[in-house]
Amino acid sequence: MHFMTALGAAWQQRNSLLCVGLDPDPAKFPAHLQGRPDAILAFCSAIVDATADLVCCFKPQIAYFAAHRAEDQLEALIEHIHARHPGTPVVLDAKRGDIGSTAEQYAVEAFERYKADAITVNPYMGRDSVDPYLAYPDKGVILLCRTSNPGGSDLQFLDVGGLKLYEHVARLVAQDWNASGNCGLVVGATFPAEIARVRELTGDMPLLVPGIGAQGGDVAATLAAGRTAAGTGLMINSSRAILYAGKGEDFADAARQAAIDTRDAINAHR
Ligand SMILES: O=C(O)c1cc(=O)[nH]c(=O)n1[C@@H]1O[C@H](COP(=O)(O)O)[C@@H](O)[C@H]1O
Repeated sequence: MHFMTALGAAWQQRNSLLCVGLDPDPAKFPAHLQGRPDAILAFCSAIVDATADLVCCFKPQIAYFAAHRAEDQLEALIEHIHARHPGTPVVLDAKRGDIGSTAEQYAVEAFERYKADAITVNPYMGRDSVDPYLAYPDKGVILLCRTSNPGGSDLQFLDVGGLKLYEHVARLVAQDWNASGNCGLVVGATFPAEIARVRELTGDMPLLVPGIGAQGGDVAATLAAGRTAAGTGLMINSSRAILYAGKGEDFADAARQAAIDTRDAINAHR
């Protein structure tokens, strides 16, 4: 199924714009999981099972797996999501960016090895570095536009011929790169004015919006700036605030409650 079709169905059926980010940090795991060789998979699948009915997608961050030599656990986790929670899109957060021949390998890694439904990609090496992902027309290609971190302004706010660089990226992706209708953009919840500008430049294009929760982004302002006329159009990510809501054996229950609270806070402003 096309990523955008699956995402649209998840927005409707789950009545949720929440994306739970899977950023497993073993140092923050509850004591009973510490030291287990499969701790990352056990932790993440418990979170997934406790929150799947509350989300429009999951977003595993690849560095949190690769840093711990746990790529096999990432593969197993995505397989678990597809098998146990069909219809829940998986966005592999890899922020890749490289020349075309290397990007082809990254695309195979994301879509054929991990079987992700979408990937985050850095657009700043230009069109030929993104083409290998766009060549999978059913897969989502979510390009960094206006990132949530303070240093995002260093480059993304530069003036390029009357537009800021992030505005140029938004327009280029919407008008040129999105021929298969499979592109999205990353815009941080920490910058609602820029979310509004990106929405203005891109019509109803789905936006991945990280930065609520641990980074302090404003939910009400994010929704006011970014929701579409249908009250959707957003994948609003929260990772640490949900994953580590509890510290004990009941961590998955605590994560579920945090996900319910976040989904409801989002829905209150749709
Ligand atoms: O592409 C991303 O997901 C991303 C882009 C961005 O601009 N800012 C950002 O925080 N992220 C990711 O979103 C997640 C945010 O995590 P929390 O701050 O714990 O909710 C991390 O996985 C980041 O890598």
